[in-house]
Parts: sequence; structure tokens; C-alpha cells
Amino acid sequence: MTYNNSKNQLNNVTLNPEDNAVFNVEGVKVYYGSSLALVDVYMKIPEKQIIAFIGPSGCGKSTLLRCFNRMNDLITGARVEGRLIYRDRNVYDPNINSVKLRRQVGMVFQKPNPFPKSIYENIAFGPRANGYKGNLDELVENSLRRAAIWDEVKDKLKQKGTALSGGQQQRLCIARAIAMKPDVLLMDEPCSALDPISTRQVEELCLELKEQYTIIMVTHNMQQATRVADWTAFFNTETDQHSKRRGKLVEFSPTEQIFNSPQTKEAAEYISGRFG
Ligand SMILES: Nc1ncnc2c1ncn2[C@@H]1O[C@H](COP(=O)(O)OP(=O)(O)OP(=O)(O)O)[C@@H](O)[C@H]1O
Repeated sequence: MTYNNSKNQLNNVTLNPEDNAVFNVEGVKVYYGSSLALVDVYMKIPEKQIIAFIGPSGCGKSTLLRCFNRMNDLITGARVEGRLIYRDRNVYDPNINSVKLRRQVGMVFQKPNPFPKSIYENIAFGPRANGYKGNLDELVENSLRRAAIWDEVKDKLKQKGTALSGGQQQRLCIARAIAMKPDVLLMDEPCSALDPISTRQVEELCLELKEQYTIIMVTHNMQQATRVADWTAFFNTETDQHSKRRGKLVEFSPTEQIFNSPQTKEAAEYISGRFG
């Protein structure tokens, strides 16, 4: 399956019937004030896969990522048009509870951002605030185990999360997201602040987590996309008739295909390093 979005259309491509789309992006446009940052995006996000968003700076990768859980609502002047269907519901339906949506569609940021609290509280705080009725100790342990950091922190759960190394902090933030029992994890350049060993650990963790979750990851690192992503979406910028730049989705294909035989010249040039 390949999407060629250059005419802002889905070119008669559908996911295979066995693929379950968790998100269906139908003509999403994003404005900041009066400027159009991202033109009509059409794509289906397959469930329990890792999807990488790649492309040059300013092409709208993070902007689209933030649409999936309405994080753009927090940016003054940001406006989204089109439909973004998450399991039969339009994310931009005014009746959607965005707080609940963000529990289902969690986010991990570029810079690890643990709360200035203990490691234990970093995990327990959100579920407790949401009225979690189960055993919190078990939830903390399970979340840390699933984020592959339990062995490193089990003897210092009362220590501050901010005292961990950058790579540990990022895995703690992933554990914190997992503790909310999300369906989808959005990751905005999750390894850009990490050293190669921590990067590898987070990548391995993502490969394990995709058994349970759908992961959408913005990355500037094309090797990272080839290592972890099942699908890769290539975004680029174009200029309108008033010479204003805006982002667009160019191609969305299985990662192996986009890197070995891209269907568009733009993707081929970017991947071969001719621009970007
Ligand atoms: N908060 C904002 N206010 C106004 N314009 C914004 C805002 N965030 C992003 N933009 C603009 O939207 C466009 C897309 O930006 P975005 O950050 O989504 O791109 P990106 O592909 O993620 O870039 P990068 O790879 O550099 O992070 C850019 O022109 C950017 O200047």
C-alpha cells in the first residue's frame, strides 16, 4: 500500500482488510492563525504497528502528531479542519472529552519531562488522580517493567525521577504513559536528547510495546525509522501561489518500500540525501 498525497487525494488505496486502522485521517488541514501549516492529509494508521513520520524541518510532522490527541488545542491560534477518526469517533467532534482522549492517546516528548516527584509518584500520580481502584504498587511495578527500567530503579523508588539519567528519564516517561493504559502512544523525537545506548534501549522498548500499542513517532533519524518502523510517512514542504510554505504528506508506505523503492521523486531525493 502506498499513499501518494501530492494531489491531496487518497489514490484508491485502502488498508488490507486484515489491517485494522486505529486512526483514519480524512483531509486534515492545520492553520496557525491565518497561515496554513499543513495541507489536506489523508492516511490510515494501522493498529499495533510503529509508524515513523520523517521529512525536513517545518513540514508539519509535529503539527500532525499533535492532532491525534488534540494537543494543538493548547496552542493559541492553532485550528484544525477535516476529520480525524479514532475508532469511529471524530477526534475533533466538539463533544469529545480531550482529557479522556489524551489518556487513550498518550504522548512522550522530545525532552524527557518527569514530574519533580519520586519515581514511584511519577507513575502513580496520574492513575490515582483518575480514580484508579486497583493495586497501585502493582501498577507501578508493571509499568516500570514494561518500560524496561524496573531493574534499574526498583531499589530507589522514593528518589526523584529527575535525578535519573536522560535515557532512564525517557523510559520513566514511557512507563508513566503506559500506566494510563493507553491505546496509542505518540512520540515526538523521543531519542533526540539521548545517547546511542539509551536510544537503542528506547527503540527496543518500542519494538516490544507494539505488541500492545500503536506507536506514531516523529524522527529526524532515518536509520531509526528503518530500525523500528513498520510504516513510514514522508512529509515535505511546498509553496503556494503567494510563495507561502506549507507542509504536506507526500508518501506513506511500508518502511522497507519507502527506503528501497520510493514511489515519489520527492521521497527518493530526500532519502538519498539530496535535500533535507
Ligand atoms: N506554535 C506554533 N505557532 C505558529 N506556527 C507554528 C507553531 N508550531 C509550528 N508552527 C509552524 O508550522 C509549520 C510546521 O511546523 P512543525 O513543527 O509541525 O514541523 P516539523 O516537521 O515537526 O518540524 P521539525 O522537524 O523542525 O520539528 C512550520 O512552518 C512552523 O513554523
